[in-house]
Formats: sequence, structure tokens, C-alpha cells
Amino acid sequence: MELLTRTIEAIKPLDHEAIGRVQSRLDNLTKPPGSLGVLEDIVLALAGITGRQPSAPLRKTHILMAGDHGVAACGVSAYPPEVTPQMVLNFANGGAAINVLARHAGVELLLVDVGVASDLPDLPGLLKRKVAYGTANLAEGPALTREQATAALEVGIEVANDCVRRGAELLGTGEMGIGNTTPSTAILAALSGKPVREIVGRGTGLDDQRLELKIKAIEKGLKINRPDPEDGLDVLAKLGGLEIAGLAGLILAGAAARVPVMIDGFISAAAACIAAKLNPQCRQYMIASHLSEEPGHRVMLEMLGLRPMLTMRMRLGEGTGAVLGMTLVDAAVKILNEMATFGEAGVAESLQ
Ligand SMILES: Cc1cc2ncn([C@H]3O[C@H](COP(=O)(O)O)[C@@H](O)[C@H]3O)c2cc1C
Ligand SMILES: O=C(O)c1cccnc1
Repeated sequence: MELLTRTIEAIKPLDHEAIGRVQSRLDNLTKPPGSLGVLEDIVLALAGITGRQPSAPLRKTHILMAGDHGVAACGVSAYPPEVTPQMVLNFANGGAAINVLARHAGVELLLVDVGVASDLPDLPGLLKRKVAYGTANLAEGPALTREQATAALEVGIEVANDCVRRGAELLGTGEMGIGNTTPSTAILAALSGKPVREIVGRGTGLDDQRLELKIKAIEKGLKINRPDPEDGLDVLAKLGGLEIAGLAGLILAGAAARVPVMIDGFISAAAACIAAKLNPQCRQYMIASHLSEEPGHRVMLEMLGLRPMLTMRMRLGEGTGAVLGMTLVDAAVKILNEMATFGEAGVAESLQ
């Protein structure tokens, strides 16, 4: 059986016994039950996902997938496509926002070239797994063939499986690809049926004129390609992109391996929506870090049934929100393990 099918079929429900055990420990800690809100939700989710009581700090790996987009030729980004490989060099040199936050949070950073349109040099921390030199222009036809989409999904699965084999306990999703808010918006429009104008955003900071070009390109792409909203692979192949496919594979593999996946902003959530279409159970293995400024992100999170931890007006991508969110996961796990119980501390329990 092919790797993608095997991975999709390996995803199982959460462990409700483990959730119950962690819930009773949380309720015995010296605080009113539920008073730590989302911090409590996080450890309950981790228990259900892993089947164990987590211990801190978790071993955290952030995977940043890079790819280019044919649709960039339509003028849908405020920046030129050359920025994609230039930023990959910046990541390898440690100078991007994601590097700073990964160092701050004690997170290992892995770069993957799934589809950058030029050849990259050998760089520390970069895995060269190029499926194609960028996608075709989604406004003119399918961005990818079904075979390319499957190959990119499988790159993500293999990368995630390697990380898990090396001991990763929490995976993060991030991306770099000039133009990639365009396929992400197209994916959302296809899956939700919502009008493009209602969910589109300015990405890297489009002016009104370029925003119209972006709307036109997406509407044209949906009309020409007619993606089947019930077929996640069809939506992914017709609209792209390669890094989105890679992240969707990573998410599926994390779920199959019972490892939680921190979902970053708009583009990562598009990948999560594709993964959820391929197996809705994988949603239970996701944690949403933050709410992006892209208007469609809220719609995606509602479709996924996820509540973001942070609202910080972020709209960068790279996984910056995901890595920041990981610091909260470690904090939540420390709460679970380091707080005293009512019995240990000699604190009186509730009167009710
Ligand atoms: C210098 C720079 C660094 C970035 N890091 C992430 N993105 C983000 O912006 C791009 C998506 O926005 P759009 O669809 O408008 O092109 C992606 O590469 C995303 O990761 C960046 C963009 C730029 C310019
Ligand atoms: O939310 C994101 O991930 C995002 C938003 C705009 C541009 N790049 C990324």
C-alpha cells in the first residue's frame, strides 16, 4: 500500500482513559478546577494524543517547508518570487524571525525544499526534497498533477516520520513561498464554498490594485479547475502548492504517530484543512497557535474545530506563531507536573 494511504488509515481516536487520568490530577492541583483555562486544555489534549501524562520540556521540532507558486506571475504578492530562495538562505544563516523564536523557545528547526523554483546550495539544516521547480499557475490550469501532490504529501510524511524516530514530541508547521496566501485562499474558497472576496486578505501587504489581481486569479483558477470539494487530493493538486502539500503530509503523519502538531497561521491552516479532508480524525492531533490577520484564517479554524491560543496581530507565516505557541505548551506541562496538590500543600478543598 502506498505511504499516503497507509498514513491516512493509521490515524486512530484519542486515548480517553489518559485524558481522564490527567483531568483528575489537574482537578487535585491547588487551584479552582478549570481556572487555568487553555493551559488545562493543552495538557488534556497532549494526554489524549500520546496516551501518557506529558513531561517538560517536550522535544520540539519545527519544520519549515519552502516552495514557489506559478500564480505569482499574476502579481498576487507584494514581493517578487526571488524572495523565496533568498529567505531560505536567511533561515539557514539564522537571521529570520523564525530563527529568533526557535532559539528563544528551544526548538529544533528543519528546512525542507519541497518546491523552490531554483536550485539551492547545500545548507546546514536544509533537506533537499524538491518535487518540482514550483507549481504551475493555478489561474491557467492545475497547479500540480495528482502524482506531484501525492509525492509532496509523502515528503511531508517521511520528514515527520524521521523527526518522530529521532524523538520529537511536538511538531510545528511553517512555510515560505512567495504567493502562497493565494493558493491557501483558493483552497479555503473551494472547501467552504464562500465567495473569494469575503475571505481574501492582503498577504504580505497588497495595495488595493494588487488585491483585485489576487481575487481575479483565484476566481479564474476555481472556474477553470473546478476542484471537487469532497476530494482533498483534487483540491490540493488543482490549487497547490508543494509546501502546502508537504505540510498536509506532515500533519497526517504526526497524527498517525500520535504526536501533536502545532498549526501556525493561514497557510499552515490551509494544509490542515486538506489533511482534515483526507482524514477528519487528524484534527484532534492539532493545536492552533494563533489567529492570523488574514481574514480567512478564522473561517479555517472554525472548519477545523480549533480555537487559537494567541491573538497577536501576526501575519508572517514561517511558523512564527507555532513556535511561540510551543513555549505555552511547555508552560502547561510544567503546571501539570510541578504544582502541588491540595493534599501535598495542605490547602482546603472546595466546600461544594
Ligand atoms: C521577506 C519575507 C519573509 C517572509 N516570511 C514569510 N513570509 C510569508 O509571506 C508569503 C505569503 O504572502 P504572499 O501570498 O502575499 O506572497 C509566504 O512566503 C509567507 O511565508 C514572508 C514574506 C516576505 C516578503
Ligand atoms: O498567517 C499567515 O500564515 C500569513 C499571513 C500573511 C502572509 N504570510 C503568512
